Amino acid sequence: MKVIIVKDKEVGGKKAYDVFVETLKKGSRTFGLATGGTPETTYKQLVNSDLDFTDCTSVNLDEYVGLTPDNPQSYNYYMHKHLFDSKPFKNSYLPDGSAKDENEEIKRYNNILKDNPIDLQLLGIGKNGHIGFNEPGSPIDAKTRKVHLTESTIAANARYFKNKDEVPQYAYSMGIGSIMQAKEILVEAFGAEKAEAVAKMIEGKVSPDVPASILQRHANVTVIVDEQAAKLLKKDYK
Ligand SMILES: O=P(O)(O)OC[C@H]1O[C@](O)(CO)[C@@H](O)[C@@H]1O
Repeated sequence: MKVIIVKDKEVGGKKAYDVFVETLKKGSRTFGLATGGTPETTYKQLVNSDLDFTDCTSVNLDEYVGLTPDNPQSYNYYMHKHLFDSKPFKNSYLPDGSAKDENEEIKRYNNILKDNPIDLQLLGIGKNGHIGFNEPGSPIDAKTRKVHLTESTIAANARYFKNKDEVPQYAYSMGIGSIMQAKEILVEAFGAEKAEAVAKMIEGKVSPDVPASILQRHANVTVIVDEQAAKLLKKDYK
C-alpha cells in the first residue's frame, strides 16, 4: 500500500485529484465511486477542474434499500449533487434502492460490474473498518448483495437524516470480491475517528473482522489520510 499523509481533507482532496489525473492519462475510463462525507473534497476538486468525464463510466459502491433516487438522502441524489450535475459521465450506474424485485436488482448490478471492469475504485472507510457497506464479517469474495447495516454505521450516518430511526437498515453494496477486482484502488480517510480503522487497515492482520484490511492483498492501493486519521500508524510513511 502506498500511504500518503496530508495535513487535512482539503489537501487530501487535491492529492486524490492528482490520482484521477494520472489514471486518466494512463487510459482509465471506468471509475468506481463512493459517497459519504469522505470523498466530498475530492469531488469538489474534480468539479472545479477542467477534467472531462463524458467518455467515462461510473459505477457506485452502494445505495440504501428503500430510498428512491430523488430522495435527498439517497446516494443517487448525493452523486448528482456532488459530482454528476457538474461533471456528467457517459454512463453512471448506482443500485436502485426502489427496485421492486431485490434479487433482480442484485443480478442487474452484478451484470453491470461484469460489463464495466473498474479501472480506479475510490473508497472511504467506516469507523468499524467497512468498505462500501461491507460490514465486519462480510465474506471476502462477495459480489453485490443486500446487507444489514450495523448499529455503528447507522449511528454514524444518522447525521444525514432527521433522526437515527429514519436511517434505512439495509443497503445494496458491491461486495469485497467485486471491489478487489478493480485495477487500482484509492482509499481516503480523514479525522481522528477513523484512526483506529486506518491503523488496522494498513498495519493490522488481514481479517474479515476489518473488511478494509483485505486491501493489503491488492497490488495497487493508494491510501490518502490526514494527520488525525494517521495518528495510530506505527511505521514511518514519509
Ligand atoms: O465518509 P463517511 O461518511 O465517514 O463514511 C465512510 C464510508 O461509509 C460509506 O458511507 C458506506 O457507503 C462510504 O461511502 C464512506 O466512504
